[in-house]
Amino acid sequence: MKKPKGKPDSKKVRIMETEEIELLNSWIDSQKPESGSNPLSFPPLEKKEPIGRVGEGDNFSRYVGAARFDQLPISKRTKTGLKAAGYVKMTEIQRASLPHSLCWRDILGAAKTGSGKTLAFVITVLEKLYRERWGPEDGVGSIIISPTRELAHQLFDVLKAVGKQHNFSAGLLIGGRKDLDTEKERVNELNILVCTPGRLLQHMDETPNFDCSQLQVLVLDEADRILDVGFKKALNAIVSQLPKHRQTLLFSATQTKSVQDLARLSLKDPEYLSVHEESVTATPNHLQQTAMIVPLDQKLDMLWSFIKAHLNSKILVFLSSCKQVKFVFEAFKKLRPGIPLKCLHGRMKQERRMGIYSQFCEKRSVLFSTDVASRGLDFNKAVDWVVQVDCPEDVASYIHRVGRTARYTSGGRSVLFLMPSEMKMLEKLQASKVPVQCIKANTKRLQPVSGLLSALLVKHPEMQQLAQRSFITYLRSIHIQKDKEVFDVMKLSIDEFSASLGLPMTPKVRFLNQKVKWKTGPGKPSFLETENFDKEDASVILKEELLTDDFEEEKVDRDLLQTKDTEEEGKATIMDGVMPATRVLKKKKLKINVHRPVGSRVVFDEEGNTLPPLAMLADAKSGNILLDQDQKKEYYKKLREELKHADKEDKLLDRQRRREKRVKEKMKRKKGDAEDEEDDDNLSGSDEETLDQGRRKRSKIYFDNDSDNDTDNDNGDRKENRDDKNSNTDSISLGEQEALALKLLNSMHS
Ligand SMILES: Nc1ncnc2c1ncn2[C@@H]1O[C@H](COP(=O)(O)OP(=O)(O)OP(=O)(O)O)[C@@H](O)[C@H]1O
Repeated sequence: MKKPKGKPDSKKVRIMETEEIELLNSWIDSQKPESGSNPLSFPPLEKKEPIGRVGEGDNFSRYVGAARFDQLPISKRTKTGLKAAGYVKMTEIQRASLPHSLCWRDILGAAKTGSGKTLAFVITVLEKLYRERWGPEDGVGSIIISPTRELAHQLFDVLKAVGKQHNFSAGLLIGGRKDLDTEKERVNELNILVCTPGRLLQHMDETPNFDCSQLQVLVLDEADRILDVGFKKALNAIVSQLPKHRQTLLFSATQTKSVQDLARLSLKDPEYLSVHEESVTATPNHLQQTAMIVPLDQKLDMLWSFIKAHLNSKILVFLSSCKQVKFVFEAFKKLRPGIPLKCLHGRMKQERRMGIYSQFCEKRSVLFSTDVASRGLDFNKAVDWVVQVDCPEDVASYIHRVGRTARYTSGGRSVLFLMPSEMKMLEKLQASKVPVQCIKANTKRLQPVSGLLSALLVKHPEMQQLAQRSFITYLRSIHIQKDKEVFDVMKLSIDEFSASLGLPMTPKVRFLNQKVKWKTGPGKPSFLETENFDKEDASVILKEELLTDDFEEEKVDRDLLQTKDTEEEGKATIMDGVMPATRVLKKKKLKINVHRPVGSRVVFDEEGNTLPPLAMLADAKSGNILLDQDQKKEYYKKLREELKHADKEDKLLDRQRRREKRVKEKMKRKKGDAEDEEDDDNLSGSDEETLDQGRRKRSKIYFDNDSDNDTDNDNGDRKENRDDKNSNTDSISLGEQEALALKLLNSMHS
């Protein structure tokens, strides 16, 4: 059967491809750069220089120093894809890395944000598989790992565009997608996987026959991020499943130089290509960077004023936690600044996240975000401003955040709000070749928003909770920062901060424990007073509480959750000694002690079991019985009885004492009566009457007192008191009374 006209014969195509591959291999082999050389130091190739085979035999053109993609020894298919996507000239990182990576060397590539690192590895991946004649039946040939879903999506788009002419099957494997089962069915047919670490690991654990044993190229984009502690265990588990014989490409604007990291990945004599190392600045040249001193309680005023002054811009705002993003977004949305507002954070559903990301690519608006948007993202139409309301955790984080603007050849501006206590960050940035200019805020143009927020919180009570949580998570985020030179929670004026969010009262800061007292005074700045404050302790508490929140987030965001402290993950149990193929890490405890009532103190016994409050005190007496409900009841019953007995004993003794006293008085009186009779003749009638009354009165008090006591007693006591009265009326002797009391006591104890 004849093939339809226009479509080349597949056999012919195969032959042409084979010839092309042979030529490419020979070309690369004959012209490959010296290992360790920097292709940028070669003079750029002239436009009109011959490309490929030059004359007869195995003479090929030089490709080290190529300035355009079409001067490279790459396939026609890739060249066509590049041209169609508008890529003609190479950027520096592309010129430096491609000559090495095309001869299958491992690469450690570092270049400023927005400088085109993506193409550097995408081209290598496509060429490797092409030259290896990779087909659908060969399975997974390349894995590209990204730290976030949005970035994975973006990389996938670039791969699709540039690899359009190739026949490879590629898949995007990211968390939060519902079609996991379909993914599982198809993943083994895919040649190129673009994924986040969590989802890849999930497939390695759960997908039957998932096979990466033939892997040719492994790429880590934002490599320093993927290699840091947050992804450590996941990455170790992934790498343990991959063949050692492969090409590995690591790219980032802030590259790792840790030998340990490289050892984990078994890199073989990697080429370290840091193209902007000699550059005067570590950030893009077209980026204008400023910093402003903004006290904590004025941050929202400043942000609000900034937004109102830039209503025609595309602004990316970074805050340090999801809760802050939520609060500021919801509050500002209700206040209608006059520009569309959006928010992006790890707790959002995946579809919404992608929707927001795409919308922000298209329109002028303000996007409030956590660091989920700080790395790699290339928002289609340039971002005009990056505003860092909260200070980034370190210089690398700053570089990635501001790198969302001024990409490739476009310009951009950034502003960093620094609290007076965070000024050290400015020094650190300047020492790391980040040219930030510190400017004074124009307070005259400041539009205070805290009053509006207070009114808003009254009108929308649900906003109060958001504000409170925003307040607390911010303090937590400061408290757990490693760099104590920059971040000091003790220096924050929390009452003012709370008021600036519109809160009527300063929320309790539980995570700081009672060991820390917040202190404010009129005219004085607020500060934290420490009382035996152990920072280590507090940070442990804090970390746990923070993890609690983060793991809620993790449920939604499997990838993000792994960016958090994975030391906890190490505590994961391996059920019955059975471990999934790669799973070094188990799902973390989602909540820490969720049943603990707020503000209660948790006591642990020696084996780590939690005990009810004050149980330790009771436990000293009772052994371990408080842990058993039945034994506990029995124990309390016995205690009640013992107390009842003790009560009776006390009353009897008291009565006994009073009786002795009465008898003494009686004796005294009798003696006195005799003397009185002697004096009677000398007294007036009235006096006699008084004395007689007094005598009667005394005797009355004597009995009334006893009966008064009886009213407080139970029935049994009353009977005893009746006997007692009788005995008194019978005027028994003191000795007899004592004997009687003793008898009663003994009978009670028996
Ligand atoms: N050779 C090129 N010609 C024209 N545009 C390019 C070229 N290479 C990259 N770009 C464009 O430059 C922008 C930044 O590229 P890319 O996202 O690869 O940067 P990056 O170095 O990976 O940045 P980051 O460090 O932030 O991840 C993109 O819009 C991309 O399309």
